[in-house]
Amino acid sequence: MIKRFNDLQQLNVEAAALFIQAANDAITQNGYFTVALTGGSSPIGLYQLLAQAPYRDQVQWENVYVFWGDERWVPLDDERSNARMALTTLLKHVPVPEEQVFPMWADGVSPQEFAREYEQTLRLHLQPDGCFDLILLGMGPDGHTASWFPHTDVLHERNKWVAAYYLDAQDMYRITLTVPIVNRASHVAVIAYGANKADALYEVLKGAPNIEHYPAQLLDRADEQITWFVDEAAASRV
Ligand SMILES: O=C(O)[C@H](O)[C@@H](O)[C@H](O)[C@H](O)COP(=O)(O)O
Repeated sequence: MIKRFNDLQQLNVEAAALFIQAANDAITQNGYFTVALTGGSSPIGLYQLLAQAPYRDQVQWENVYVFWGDERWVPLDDERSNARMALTTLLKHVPVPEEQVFPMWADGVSPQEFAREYEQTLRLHLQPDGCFDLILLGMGPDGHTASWFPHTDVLHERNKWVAAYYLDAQDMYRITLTVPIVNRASHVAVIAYGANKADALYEVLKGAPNIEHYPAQLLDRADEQITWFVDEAAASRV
């Protein structure tokens, strides 16, 4: 479903409500909640809200397991690190046990080896079918989501749960959850706002199928399992 907002604060409040609901439902049902966080600038307001009362106190953080949807292959103290952003805006401010937080980074291992290890970690902590309770995503103006960038081989990966590859355009390795694992999540929430997302949002939601150009078209969840949190500027063509 698409949720449109005039006001970014309201967008973040509703995204926080979805996060809290998903956490509480999963913890009631299974005893724990598995979530994949996203990077970029779009989720910062949501993370800051979740780090504060009253939102922070509505999640049983001791039962939360935190992963990432994708990452730039850089150390945790690098300002490009998606994990660093989530740690500083959210995770350092809530009582989630450190051993339940799984950034996509390790020293002394290749990105490919790390991706294999991360998949094993996911297999230990997710339901046997590899189903996340919630995956948060952003979307770039080029229609990428996670590290599914236009015209990359990772768009066609259907076996691995986690992949690593060198993104020439950014001159760095990327680690990402793959299409099949994202499309098994109980819920996916995409946060995308700003006029520079309008064309991509239109193409992804209403355009002719073209996954190579607009990889976020690969998101394939039933309407009630995916929520697009967008502002009127991003949704101007939808
Ligand atoms: O690792 C990354 O490069 C980011 O996670 C990236 O995929 C981001 O989510 C989108 O580019 C949207 O970015 P903004 O939210 O800043 O528009």
